[in-house]
Amino acid sequence: MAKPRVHEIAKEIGKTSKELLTWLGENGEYVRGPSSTLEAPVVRRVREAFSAKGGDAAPAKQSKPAPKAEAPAPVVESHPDVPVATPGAPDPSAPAVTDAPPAPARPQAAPRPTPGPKLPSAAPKPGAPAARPGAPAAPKQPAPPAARPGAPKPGAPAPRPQAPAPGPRKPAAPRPGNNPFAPAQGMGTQQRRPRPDGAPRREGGAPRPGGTGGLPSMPRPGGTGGLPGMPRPNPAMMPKQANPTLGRAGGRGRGAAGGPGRGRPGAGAPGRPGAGGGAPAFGSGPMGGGPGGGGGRGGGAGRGRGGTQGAFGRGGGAGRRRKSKKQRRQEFDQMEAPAIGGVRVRKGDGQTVRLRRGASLTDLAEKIGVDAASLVQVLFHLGEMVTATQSVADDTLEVLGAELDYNIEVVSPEDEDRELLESFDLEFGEDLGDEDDLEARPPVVTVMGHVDHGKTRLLDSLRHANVVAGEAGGITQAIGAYQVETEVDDQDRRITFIDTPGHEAFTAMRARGAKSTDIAVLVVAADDGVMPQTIEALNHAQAADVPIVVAVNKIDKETADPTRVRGQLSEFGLVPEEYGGDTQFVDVSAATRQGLPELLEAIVLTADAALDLRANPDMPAQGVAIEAHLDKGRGPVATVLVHRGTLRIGDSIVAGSAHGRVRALINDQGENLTEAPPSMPVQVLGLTSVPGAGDNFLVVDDDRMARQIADKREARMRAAQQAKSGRRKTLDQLFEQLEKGETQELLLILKGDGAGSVEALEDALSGIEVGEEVSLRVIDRGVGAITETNVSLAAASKAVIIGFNVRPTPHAAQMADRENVDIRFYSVIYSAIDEIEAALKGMLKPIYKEEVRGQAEIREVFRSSKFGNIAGCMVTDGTIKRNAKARLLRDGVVISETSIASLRREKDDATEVREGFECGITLTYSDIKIGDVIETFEMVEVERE
Ligand SMILES: Nc1nc2c(ncn2[C@@H]2O[C@H](COP(=O)(O)OP(=O)(O)OP(=O)(O)O)[C@@H](O)[C@H]2O)c(=O)[nH]1
Repeated sequence: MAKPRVHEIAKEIGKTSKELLTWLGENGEYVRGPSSTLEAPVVRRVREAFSAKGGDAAPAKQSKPAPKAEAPAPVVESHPDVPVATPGAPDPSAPAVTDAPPAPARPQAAPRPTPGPKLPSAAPKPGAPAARPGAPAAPKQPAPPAARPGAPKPGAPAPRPQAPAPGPRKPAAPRPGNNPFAPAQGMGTQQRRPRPDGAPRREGGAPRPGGTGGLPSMPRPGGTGGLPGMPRPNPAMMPKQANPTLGRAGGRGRGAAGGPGRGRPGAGAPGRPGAGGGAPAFGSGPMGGGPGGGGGRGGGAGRGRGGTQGAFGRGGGAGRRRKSKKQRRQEFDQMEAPAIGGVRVRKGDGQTVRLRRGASLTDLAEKIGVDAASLVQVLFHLGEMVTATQSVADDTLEVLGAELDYNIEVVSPEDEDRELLESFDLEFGEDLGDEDDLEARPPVVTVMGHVDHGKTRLLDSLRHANVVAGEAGGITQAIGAYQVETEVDDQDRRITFIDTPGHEAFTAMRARGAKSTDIAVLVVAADDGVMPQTIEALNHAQAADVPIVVAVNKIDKETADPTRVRGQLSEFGLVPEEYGGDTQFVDVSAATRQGLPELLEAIVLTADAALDLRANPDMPAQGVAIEAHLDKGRGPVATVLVHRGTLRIGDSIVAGSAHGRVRALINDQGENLTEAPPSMPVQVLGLTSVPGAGDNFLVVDDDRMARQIADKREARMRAAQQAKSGRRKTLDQLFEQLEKGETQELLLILKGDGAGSVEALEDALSGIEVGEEVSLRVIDRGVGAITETNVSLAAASKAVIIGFNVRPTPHAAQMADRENVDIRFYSVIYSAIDEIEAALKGMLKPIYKEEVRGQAEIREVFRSSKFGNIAGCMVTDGTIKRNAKARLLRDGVVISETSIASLRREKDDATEVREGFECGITLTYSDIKIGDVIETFEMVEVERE
């Protein structure tokens, strides 16, 4: 997905970003900065130019004509059904910017393999709306393998005149440039207008010349396209469809009437052609008078010219106003537009449309120049109900895009952020300056390992402080960071430790911890050996490509077996140096402090051997917030780790969506500092709000810029959050739920003492699985005391507030009492998870199971004018009770579900009759026969696991 950036290409060709930027400038390419992306053709030119100058990249260039092809690969993988990159195309990014035809190898472009992920019943194959919910199963389409359903590109080898160059394509002029967001550059809509080959758009009787529909003789699997030889109905002339089903029926009717291979196979069930009221009319030559309009439009003659009255289907009576050019254009576009589920939306041509995560249908509509309401309808037909302004999930956007033949590219938050910063001429993640500006910095180390293997104690021993005693429930609740000094080879060396908590609820945080880390220390208790979270931690570190030093802890214990730990870890690829591997294992005891100097030395040596740890201290500081919380007296406090540059008091800073000016810097010893150099963890005071754990921070020119960036990020986060948490229901789900009765949802508001713990709690809660009937949704979260705002939101939405190590303000507590809002307090994450899980289970509807209570055989049937038919029975099994639910069985077949209306023993009424006794029974069902069996049963509630 990612296009290569200037600095990446610069690196590849062995130039500095600056040099490459200059070259690009000289060669007419406007590129903003080192982080800007480059389009494939530009990359190619760069490579060609620099390899020609004697670069050693030449062979690589030969073997990789489309270097960017690597980048989109993951996207194709993760969304196998979305035609992000047209298979077989030489440069997958190209469709966005060129009209170049597909490479001749196109036929191999197989149909997209699997249905869309989210819309199982919703015609997952874009362009195949036949498989709509409720539609009868469609017979297999006689689609040729080369034609991708609904996405005509692969099957359209001919129409464009440009030679299908086997090599990389040149973009059609004008070059769209490198900023895909620039509206003028037409990423989204540029191909809407006339076809580049000047080919006429499809007209009434003209067969579609390939175009987007494949060969004229080829059945169009999508079915929504036009039919060769078939005029396209003017939507204005179509009868207004009262409901979508009718609309679809119309489509089917046409499909049925239109001859083989057209329309949605299967959907046009033979029994339904009548439903397609327009079929005969539409099939009868060029635009016969439609039911809704007056004159038709003949096969394209005079199209739009002069605005002739009646040209667009209206009778053109006296006094009718002339249509504006725009109106006519729209109507013409509409005529081009195939119907999807009765809705006419003009399809794309495989263009790439970039949308930010959490975009709405209105955003998409704007980009592709259609009406948002029609997109709402199309999505409805695909089985999802979304309003025009609601944020839409990525996969839904992609499926919708594929349906309309657009390649929707959802821009990742990282890319989006990069672009946001670029718009302020900022760049995050790169050292400024040259080699000479770089200075050595201490390694940043994350301590990882299984619960209770001694991470906290080890860090504690290393920094002579006692953190362990203060922890609630014995688990580290948040990331802290410390610096430790040691001497290696007579040199003073510093090491920065990030303390990552051990419980699996913190996996997300820990994964993030590993990312901002140079080295991972894997703590394994020698008496316990390798445990599941040891492996998990190992995987995180390895995935982040971080060298590992193993601390075999608790060797003071009698049961300690450090050799076993070495053996176990060797199986996971961590082979100790003493066994010929390259991992340093150090035996330590956090309790007796044995082996700690050796551990520090091993860390330093590993850093020296494996890493080039340098940063430019003379630039505006950048780094990551590793923990943040709201302090009563001091306001938001963020612990940040400076990656590069030097953070100083007075700096304007933006951290995630928080901003402010650095008021104070406090180190891990509680000392006030005036500045913090690279690799130094430091608490920052002066932010206006609490950033999230893992948010990046950077120093910017002034407060205004900081606020603007923060505001934009905030807005973006809100949109993304909405898209993530907004649970849209598919039609199927809705029907299921209607059948079941209302669904249950537990709404929560999370408040905690730190961003990290709130996040961890939310992650853990979202992992609770109780089944489909009940769900859990966090509607708000935040750091700090529970406020009246939280309570009023909870009251309004009937949510429960979870306070994690926080309490409500007195006013909030009173209000909660008044409003009957449930607030629950926890200080240990397990209890929160357990209780909420129990609450969710409590919300589940009871499950009932049928239990048979008794059986009686009818031996005689007495007819009574008063009681109706009375069954003279023998109870053959269990007990028969009055009023019990019963069923009447005849030859083992259930004749009726009924109940015992009356039960008599001898002449007396009985409440129950046991096995082996005779009785008289009347049922609420009277057609009984000798030999029938009456079986009684009860519905018993089953306890859930
Ligand atoms: N005997 C002995 N006990 C140790 C040693 N290191 C840690 N412990 C004990 O092991 C227990 C767990 O230690 P912690 O440091 O809390 O473990 P942790 O891995 O940080 O645990 P979480 O924070 O729950 O993930 C505590 O009771 C420690 O006192 C050691 O070297 N020797």
